Amino acid sequence: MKIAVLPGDGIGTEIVSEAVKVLEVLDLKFEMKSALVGGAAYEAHGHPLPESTLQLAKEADAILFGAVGDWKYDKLDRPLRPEQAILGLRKHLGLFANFRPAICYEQLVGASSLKPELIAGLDILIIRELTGDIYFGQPRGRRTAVDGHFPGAEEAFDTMRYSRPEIERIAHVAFQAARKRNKKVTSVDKANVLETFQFWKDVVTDVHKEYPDVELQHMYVDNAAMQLVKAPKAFDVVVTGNMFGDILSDEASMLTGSIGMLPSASLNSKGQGLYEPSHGSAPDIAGKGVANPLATILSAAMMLRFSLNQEAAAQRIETAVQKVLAQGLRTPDIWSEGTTKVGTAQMGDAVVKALTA
Ligand SMILES: NC(=O)C1=CN([C@@H]2O[C@H](COP(=O)(O)OP(=O)(O)OC[C@H]3O[C@@H](n4cnc5c(N)ncnc54)[C@H](O)[C@@H]3O)[C@@H](O)[C@H]2O)C=CC1
Ligand SMILES: CC(C)CC(=O)C(=O)O
Ligand SMILES: [Mg+2]
Repeated sequence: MKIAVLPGDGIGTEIVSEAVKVLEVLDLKFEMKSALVGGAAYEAHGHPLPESTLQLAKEADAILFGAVGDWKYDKLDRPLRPEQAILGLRKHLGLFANFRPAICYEQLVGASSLKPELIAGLDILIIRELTGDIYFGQPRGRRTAVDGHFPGAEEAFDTMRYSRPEIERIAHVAFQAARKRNKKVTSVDKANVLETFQFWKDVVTDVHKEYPDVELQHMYVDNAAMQLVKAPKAFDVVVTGNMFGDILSDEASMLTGSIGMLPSASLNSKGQGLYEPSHGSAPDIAGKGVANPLATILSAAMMLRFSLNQEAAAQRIETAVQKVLAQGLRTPDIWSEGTTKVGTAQMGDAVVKALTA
């Protein structure tokens, strides 16, 4: 089994090291090969997703990814910006189905900014379409406006679009996931304003006819953002487009205590997957050894489950994470009175110890 390890930038290198430590101790005979990606690859090779890195990813059974990006690259031409690496990997590998499970571990109920009773026992799954929508739609660019409120002014534009097959396949993924859970799908759209999302709603409704045992609810994205903090446990599976899913999953991360707790799996139709925390490269804390590695370690567990057929090992990691939390160990983002503050490497070491104890 081949794993491509792409740490990236900022805290990406720190958190991926901890996940690799955890994978190594399982002794499962993986072949792990690392490559540069994002700003690190731009510095070394002049491109955020060099051909050699893309090739390594394509040939792997699974990819363990950290994060890319740094403010210092924000002035580069867009195709050279670090974020293009993760967008490119998603596009080139066809990773259209992004699973972002938001689970509030009982030990972290007090770490969330929400009242304990709202989040205790929370287990929801956000399924975000990952290769379409306004993030990939063409045309896009800058031009001189010929109409609108200010004809003749400089303007920028992007294109929001979804085709029927793109919506159908992510809707199938969501209904099938719901069948294995509490059989409820909330499809989040903005059909009251955007034609793209009226179409999304229509297609999801069509696909639902094949899943009469699953309840389907439609919700506008603004209301969904509000309901997520009002009554998060009312959700089971949430399915939505690329941009709304990006925003709502960061919001949902706070229901788990921290964005440092939200893992993700991005899958294509061949079962190949890229596994990364839902957060970014966190330049504000990079290099300080304080980033929470648990979202990345839990993403490695998802990798074992979804791409490497190692369910038992995935569960061992998830149990080890819970053990470490039960021991009271916390990185600063999830620290609360009465618990022990630890750094990134100490947290990784504690997971390794819990696995081998
Ligand atoms: N998949 C990827 O590679 C992603 C990359 N980015 C990039 O990351 C850079 C920073 O973006 P931001 O908007 O600041 O988002 P971010 O997710 O990197 O950070 C947001 C906040 O959460 C904190 N945080 C994130 N991960 C944490 C962890 N594991 N432990 C403790 N605290 C954590 C950060 O310190 C920061 O205060 C940008 O260049 C952005 O484009 C952002 C999201 C995803
Ligand atoms: C940096 C973006 C390309 C992606 C993002 O924010 C995400 O995947 O959550
Ligand atoms: Mg995001």
